[in-house]
Amino acid sequence: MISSATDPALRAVGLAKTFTLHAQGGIVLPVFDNIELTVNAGECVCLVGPSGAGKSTLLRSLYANYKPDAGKILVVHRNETVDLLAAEPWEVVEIRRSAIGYVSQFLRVIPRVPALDVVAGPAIAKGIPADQAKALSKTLLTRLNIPQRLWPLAPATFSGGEQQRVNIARGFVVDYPILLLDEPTASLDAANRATVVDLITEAKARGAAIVGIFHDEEVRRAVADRLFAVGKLSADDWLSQLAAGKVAV
Ligand SMILES: Nc1ncnc2c1ncn2[C@@H]1O[C@H](COP(=O)(O)OP(=O)(O)OP(=O)(O)O)[C@@H](O)[C@H]1O
Repeated sequence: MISSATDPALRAVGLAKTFTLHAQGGIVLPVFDNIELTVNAGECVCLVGPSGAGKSTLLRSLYANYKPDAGKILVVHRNETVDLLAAEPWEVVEIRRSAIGYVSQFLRVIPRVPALDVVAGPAIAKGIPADQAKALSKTLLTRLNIPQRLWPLAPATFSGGEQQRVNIARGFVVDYPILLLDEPTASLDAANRATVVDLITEAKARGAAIVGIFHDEEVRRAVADRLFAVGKLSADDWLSQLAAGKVAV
């Protein structure tokens, strides 16, 4: 399907997801149903809802880490709108490489690979020359306060917050048209949270479509253009229950 300039960057249509617990008698756990989500270029949509509502499951589904039972995930890739759910596994890898960045809650540590290479990896995979990719990575690591002495070391021994900042740098090293962020600020201090807010604001300004989960209210307020409720509560009901201390994020 050829995309038009007005096509949204990301669209989930009729998305439904259940988990089948094979090790527990095949119990089927419904998570969400009939998700309709449209995200335009330059917009940041924050997923909200009580703990267990399915926010991370939706985000992982949008990255095709989880396979929904029904629906479509339409993304613009090389001027065409493609359905990520109908794509072959090799196409998913290719679409991700150029179109979708994903910052997970925790860094997947690769043994013996230095932090600088962990960050530069996605840029090199996308075809950016190695010296340029490394220069970009150094800038990001500096902005995220990872001391230079750690750059040649593998992040396995880094603190939780250091690993998360390496993860964030890796997610922002490519100017992805779509960015999926799963609690990127969860283990960060105020100064690094502010840097992440700046990175998100800059990504929006260059036209990235962002879907994020932010448990930090201040961060959410700073970056969200729109809230999208996952689960039974509407975004307004969730906000008022949150203010009344009746739900946990
Ligand atoms: N891999 C899995 N296998 C089985 N059930 C799962 C799996 N991942 C998530 N679930 C279940 O799906 C539901 C939604 O989980 P999810 O992590 O998406 O919620 P969430 O809204 O992101 O919660 P939180 O805010 O606490 O992180 C939960 O009931 C969880 O137990």
